[in-house]
Amino acid sequence: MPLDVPPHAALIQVDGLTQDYPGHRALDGVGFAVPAGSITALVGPNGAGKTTLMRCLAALDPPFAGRVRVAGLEVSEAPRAVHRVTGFLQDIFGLYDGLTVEQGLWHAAAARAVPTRDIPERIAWAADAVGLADRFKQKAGSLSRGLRQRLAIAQTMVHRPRVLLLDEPASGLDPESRADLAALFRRLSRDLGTTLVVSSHILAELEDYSTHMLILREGRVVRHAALDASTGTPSRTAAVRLVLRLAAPCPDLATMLEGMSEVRDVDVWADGETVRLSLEDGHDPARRAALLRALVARDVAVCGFDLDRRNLQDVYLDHVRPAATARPTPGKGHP
Ligand SMILES: Nc1ncnc2c1ncn2[C@@H]1O[C@H](COP(=O)(O)OP(=O)(O)OP(=O)(O)O)[C@@H](O)[C@H]1O
Repeated sequence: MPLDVPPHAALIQVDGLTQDYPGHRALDGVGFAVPAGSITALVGPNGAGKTTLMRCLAALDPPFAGRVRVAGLEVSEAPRAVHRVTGFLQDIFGLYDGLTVEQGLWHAAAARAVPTRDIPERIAWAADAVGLADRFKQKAGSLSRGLRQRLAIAQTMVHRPRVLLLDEPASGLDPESRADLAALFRRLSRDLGTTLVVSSHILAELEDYSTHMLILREGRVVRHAALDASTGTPSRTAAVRLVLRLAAPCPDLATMLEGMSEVRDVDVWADGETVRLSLEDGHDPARRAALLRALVARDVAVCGFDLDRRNLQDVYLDHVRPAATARPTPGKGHP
């Protein structure tokens, strides 16, 4: 089976993945494709199936049903080959407390079949990447919680895997280390072309470096989208999302907006004074100015008009909150 996938193809391809625990279906027909070199934020409520999915991607648990391919390898047919091209940081990880940082990294590199002659350079690189170069001779058992986390990350990446799967990698890290970790992920993606899948409940952090988001809920994919590099929210072709504030409700506004060919996905909030919409080619300021002129010409009392700067957390909550409190009905008033 080939190790390489064609350029620009999906490095991870999942189809119809179903995974059961005794008496419980943790993943139910999950399917998605992850582009090479991307950083995917894997998010979802507690128990959504994130860890179960990562274990399947890491070829630790064979799928109950469906297919999982990583770097062109079928996980159920070639798990050991998948282990060589992936690095997996589990949410609860173990370290050999009696080994020094250097020994632990050496062991991890040798276990992942790094040639002996390359190991000194690799472990120096990995230790430096996580800021542990000055602790080479310190035993893992004497490291603080955050430093242990950093060592575990270094061990996960020491063989320079093509795919890095990280389950809650920032837990236990101080703010400076979290920022360093975000920078490291960006470097791995940019300089080495590493494909990363990162699970975390801290959405603001994921927003900092993720190129894609995958939302799981009750074992199913409820959203998988590329993120807009400027806003960190799902991108939609050339349209941008705008938010309008009105000084007074305008009863026919939804109908008026829906009649404009360049406007779609109109949401009017129940107060009648807040409106969200998508404007085709709205990245162009002239397009936005034209829409504002058209509204004012029709006597709509616009007192606020701006890009809708919803963040990753807003998008996430839209998809995981119970339906009754979720998104407004397009074009209709809602509670
Ligand atoms: N070994 C197991 N035996 C039985 N059920 C399990 C087992 N491991 C996980 N589950 C169940 O499968 C579902 C998915 O669990 P999983 O750990 O994948 O969720 P998660 O999204 O990673 O959650 P969290 O955000 O809390 O870490 C949960 O309902 C969980 O209780």
